[in-house]
Amino acid sequence: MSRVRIAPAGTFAFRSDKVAADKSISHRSAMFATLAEGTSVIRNFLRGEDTMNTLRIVEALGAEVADDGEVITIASRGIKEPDDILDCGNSGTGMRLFCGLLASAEGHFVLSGDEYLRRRPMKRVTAPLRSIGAQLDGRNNGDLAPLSVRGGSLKAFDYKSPVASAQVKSAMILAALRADGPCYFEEPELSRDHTERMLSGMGASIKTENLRTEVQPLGGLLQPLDIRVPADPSSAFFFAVAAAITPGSSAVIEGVTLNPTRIEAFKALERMGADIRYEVTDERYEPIGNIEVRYRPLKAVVVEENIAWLIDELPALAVAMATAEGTSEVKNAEELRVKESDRISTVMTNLKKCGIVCEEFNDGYRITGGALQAAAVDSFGDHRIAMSFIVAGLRCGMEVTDTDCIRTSFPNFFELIGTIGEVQHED
Ligand SMILES: O=C(O)C1=C[C@@H](OP(=O)(O)O)[C@@H](O)[C@H](O)C1
Ligand SMILES: C=C(OP(=O)(O)O)C(=O)O
Repeated sequence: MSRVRIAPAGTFAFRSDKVAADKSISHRSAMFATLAEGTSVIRNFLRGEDTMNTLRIVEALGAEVADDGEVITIASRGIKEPDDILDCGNSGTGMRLFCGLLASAEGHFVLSGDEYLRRRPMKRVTAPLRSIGAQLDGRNNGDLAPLSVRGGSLKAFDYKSPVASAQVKSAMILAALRADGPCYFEEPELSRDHTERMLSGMGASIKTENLRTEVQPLGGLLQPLDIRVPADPSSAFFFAVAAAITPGSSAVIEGVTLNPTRIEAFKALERMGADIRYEVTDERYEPIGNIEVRYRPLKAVVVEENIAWLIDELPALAVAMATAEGTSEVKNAEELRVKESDRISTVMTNLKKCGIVCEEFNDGYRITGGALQAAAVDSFGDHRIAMSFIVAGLRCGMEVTDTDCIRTSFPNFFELIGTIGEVQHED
């Protein structure tokens, strides 16, 4: 099993425009291209395992995909029935969004994935899709993959989602595009809004007011996408935390999406005392620019609002909390339990191994900052846990086991982290 050792790092000044491309936007680029008339052009597509699986699925569904290593072009040919199962790998985003996209397509589709994905709840999309006439099923009465989808005609809907999830919202918006009338989707808190921005940019009629999104069904096809995928703030955040916990250090991440629904973790780190600046340099579907983070001593913080805007960054933020002065708290984050691992439990297990006092709640945790100690920890097959504890290792040294999962979202992570600290691979 893949294992790495990280040595404590000295002061550093990190600057890069090579942080992994945004995973959410990459998935959506490939999928939405199938809804366009003509050829979509995608630059800086994330070459992580999750998004490459999505690209292969789009190809298996009949799209013509060309990839010269720099630019990916996707010409849609409508959706055809594939002759094999569609493998989403480790990706919840892939599986849930494809449910929405395929719910109205002609044919039979089977979506599956790895052992982690096959344990994650799918009823949050299969139940509302079934309620509008889609035929979806899976183990445990449609909750667990493999999922089977037989596309058909869909009824217009007004759905109130119990969970603030962009995956549920996106699946329902994709279904709405082919429904038999205007559709409404409401969520308890705004989740990331890439789907709304990108589909509107392609010509769809999607409006959001007060957490309520109205979608008009499409008469025909959309305009093709022309996009350069910005860097992923969730990946950038590992370098933000690295700088924030290493005295005298700084990190500048260039070309990252500054979409407000994605940068809340940086705001939390700012509230902890880190010096953070944002510079908008571009706008394409959403604001894009640079984030600069400079070390200042950190103090404790309570995180309980806009949880969907920083859910993926909470494991890395927990590492910052473990070095801060005082006791930090995270609340209303029960969604952490249904990610690639139960991230409440895996973060607590690993921080305790590092000598940190912490306490687990159903919906979050309390962490008392202290002296992080070197330890041998497991990733539990979860890329965000692996990268968070490698970053912790920059402070105190660390051994992290099962690190291959990092390839799902950040294939060049080791190359970049290696410019800050010494990482030894022991395969
Ligand atoms: O829509 C997306 O691209 C994502 C939405 C979030 O999941 P939920 O929709 O389950 O909150 C997030 O955790 C995931 O990494 C990506
Ligand atoms: C939860 C994540 O992704 P997904 O749901 O797509 O597996 C993540 O990347 O942290």
